[in-house]
Amino acid sequence: MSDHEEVIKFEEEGIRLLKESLDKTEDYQVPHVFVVGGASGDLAKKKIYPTLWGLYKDQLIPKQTFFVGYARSKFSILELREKVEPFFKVGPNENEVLEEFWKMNSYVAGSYDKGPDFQTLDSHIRGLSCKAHRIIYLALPPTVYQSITKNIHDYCMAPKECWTRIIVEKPFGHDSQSSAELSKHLSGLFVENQLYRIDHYLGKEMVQNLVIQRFGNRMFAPLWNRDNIASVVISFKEPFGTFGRGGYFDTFGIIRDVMQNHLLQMLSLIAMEKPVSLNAEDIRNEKVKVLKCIKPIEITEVVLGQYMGDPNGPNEDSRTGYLDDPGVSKDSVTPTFATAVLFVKNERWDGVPFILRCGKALNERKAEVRVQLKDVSGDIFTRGQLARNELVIRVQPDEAVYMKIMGKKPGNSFDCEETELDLTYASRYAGVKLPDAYERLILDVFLGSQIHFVRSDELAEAWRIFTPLLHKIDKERIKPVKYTFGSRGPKESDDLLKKYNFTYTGTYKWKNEAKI
Ligand SMILES: NC(=O)C1=CN([C@@H]2O[C@H](COP(=O)(O)OP(=O)(O)OC[C@H]3O[C@@H](n4cnc5c(N)ncnc54)[C@H](OP(=O)(O)O)[C@@H]3O)[C@@H](O)[C@H]2O)C=CC1
Ligand SMILES: O=C1O[C@H](COP(=O)(O)O)[C@@H](O)[C@H](O)[C@H]1O
Repeated sequence: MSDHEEVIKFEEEGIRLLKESLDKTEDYQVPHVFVVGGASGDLAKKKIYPTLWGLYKDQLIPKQTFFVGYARSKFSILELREKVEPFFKVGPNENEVLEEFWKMNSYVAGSYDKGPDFQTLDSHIRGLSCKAHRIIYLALPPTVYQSITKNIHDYCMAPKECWTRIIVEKPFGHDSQSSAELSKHLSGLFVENQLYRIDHYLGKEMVQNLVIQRFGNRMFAPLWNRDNIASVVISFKEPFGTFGRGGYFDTFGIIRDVMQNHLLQMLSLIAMEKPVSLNAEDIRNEKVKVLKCIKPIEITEVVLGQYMGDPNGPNEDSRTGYLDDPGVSKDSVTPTFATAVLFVKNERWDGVPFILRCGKALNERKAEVRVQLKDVSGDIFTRGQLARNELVIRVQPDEAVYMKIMGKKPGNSFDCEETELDLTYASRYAGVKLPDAYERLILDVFLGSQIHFVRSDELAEAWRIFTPLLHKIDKERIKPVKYTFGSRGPKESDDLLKKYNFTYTGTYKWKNEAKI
């Protein structure tokens, strides 16, 4: 059997075992209805429908799952299909199952704020199955959350013997107050275990791996503290700007878009104490605890940036600055880049800077966690030969965990050399398909697992840390530093990293296996 065939067999076996256990789940014997609120929109088209198709064809959701699109625009199911199917991955032998999938789909047009429209939706659902569990995905702008959730609660809940789960997309408010208002509204309608607040970074393979790496290995635990760790840098970089989304982005900025949620979620998984168990509440309790130890961020510990077009850029996008976007006002001070330093004031982490860095229109696509260890004490080698150890967890692209270490330069000399212990997923797990984040998270909702969803108190803590800073930026219209499209971002960000104990030597060279 070739390596490739073996991988496929391994994967098929994995899916078979998962399916077997799902088939035995009591809930899976009951019909389900999955409502896509905002079915006509971009998220539904690019993420939700393709995910539902993926789960359906892999038979990971109950056989009797009906999919109902709901939005204001009038669509026939054929029109919806034409719109969303180009985003599906359909294998050569999957046409029959694709037809079956579409037979399970229907569409209802209606408003988000009128009760009778939800009565119509409810009778449509009852027509499909009068005793079905219901999952309702709000792939909608936050402006309609309050009205749609009220109408769902009043007119569209599953019958008593079945459950209803609501999936809410970010943004969950834009500061502490608005988020608290939304939480209060939702908690007046639903109990916490009906609410699934999605942060799709929690569905990524390497983010989920953090808990296993930290608590499933003896070797990291003794190092994981202020005695050994100099700084932790959590980065998110995108090589494209906001063009086309400028109008939306301008009201949020990069801190609300990425840092307050995705990066802070990663921070809490890196910094939290060991949970009592893998139970969702135990994990979320630890995440909340660690967030409670973080003081609101000071503006002096922040660098803000905004990209400008590169006149010599290779394409139009890169020649277009943020302020050239027609959706963005010409004097906008919205940051498209930010670096912020946070401190977790507890026994484990006191004094260790956690540096969150994120930006659009940069030189590469990358999300990673970089744990830099302190210098070796009592250095016996030639001064300056030793570089700091680093543990890098690369979330995307090309998932990897690597540890930068010092080793003997092979040969007759006794020189030190920077090298690595390298777990590259593409070679260790060659050919293994890593499920998309949405696929894992939506499957979790079917299974009722809230481990990878954000609890309301976690959200309140996240906003507490960022709100004073965001208000100051908004009120004082703090000017971001300009940086060029396709660069690494403002130099001031590197200066901040240096100030907060991240040492960059530029001496590490990775010998890519493929090139040897
Ligand atoms: N398994 C794998 O796939 C492995 C891949 N590699 C690859 O090797 C390459 C080098 O490895 P890497 O770990 O990045 O090591 P480097 O030492 O080259 O970079 C370390 C960090 O320094 C940042 N940096 C770069 N320039 C500066 C600067 N002037 N001041 C401050 N910080 C700076 C980089 O990020 P930024 O530019 O974002 O600021 C990066 O976060 C990478 O492309 C990596 O992906 C390495 C090992 C294993
Ligand atoms: O939530 C968001 O995330 C995306 C990046 O997601 P990724 O899975 O592609 O890394 C980002 O582009 C977007 O601005 C933000 O709202």
